[in-house]
Amino acid sequence: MTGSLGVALEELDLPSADLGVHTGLAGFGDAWLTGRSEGRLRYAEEGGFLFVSAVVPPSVRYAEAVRALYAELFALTKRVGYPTICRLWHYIGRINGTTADGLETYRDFCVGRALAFEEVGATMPAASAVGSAHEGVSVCLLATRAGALTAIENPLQVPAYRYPGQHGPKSPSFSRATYLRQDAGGTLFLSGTASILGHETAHPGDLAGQLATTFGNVEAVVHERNLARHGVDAGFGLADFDRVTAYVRHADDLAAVEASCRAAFGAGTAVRLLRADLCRSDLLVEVEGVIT
Ligand SMILES: C=C(O[C@@H]1C=C(C(=O)O)C=C[C@H]1O)C(=O)O
Repeated sequence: MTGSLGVALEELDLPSADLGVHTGLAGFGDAWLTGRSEGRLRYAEEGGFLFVSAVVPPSVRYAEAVRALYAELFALTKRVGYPTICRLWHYIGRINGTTADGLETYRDFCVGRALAFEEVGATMPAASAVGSAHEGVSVCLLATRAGALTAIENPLQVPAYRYPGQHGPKSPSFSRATYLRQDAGGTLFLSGTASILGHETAHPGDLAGQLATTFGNVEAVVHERNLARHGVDAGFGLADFDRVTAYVRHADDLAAVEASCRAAFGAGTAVRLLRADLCRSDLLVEVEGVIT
């Protein structure tokens, strides 16, 4: 299924897709073609940023393989001199399926990632984790060598890394956004954001309600007062987004989500829609984006 403004995630040949779309930073497409490989890690450097991708092959369980991959990713970013991880993207086959141990695949993924973060004590970067028609787990990472990174939380939501145990054995390791301050200016990377208030899904089964709550969460994250609470001297609204990607569970909802995103974000915001399953089976839509 092709979204009216983009291609369905399952049609993207990640990670070789247009990486500039994912990072919101132009130029990775060409750099990627001349990128390097180190074992299962493929990476490219462009404009002071490092983009890495790797794939965990299909398995009946993922926790240990994800933990090990993350350990490799942390080691690579330090070794090649890009220690500041700004943003991660995860594309998980059968994300709402179950592992051989009866755990939802997404929750099993979260176990492995959390263990890797516990080992290194790294700042929680912005992230997204959505379903993919490709089996296995694809991970894309954006890191930089310069600048100050601030992890941002949303006053309307419990930090994901503090979700209670009802959402899985280990909570998801990500922040709601990261703000990167560099000499050239600031960049805000917004994590996948959905209709979750506190730690509960709001408006299950109601697309319009989920869209309204999602946009409200995005506004709360990027608002001047929230950024100031995190020591960031900046403030934004929905119209300030350079690009957003909306992940939509049901193909039949693509047109309605496109219309809502066009109404909510600015005329200058590039909107991309992808059909994808989401981290909770009761979520219908989620939005991520970049403000530069
Ligand atoms: C939508 C949510 O989580 C999703 C899962 C994420 C992950 O596990 O990395 C990050 C953002 C979203 O794609 C949420 O918990 O609010």
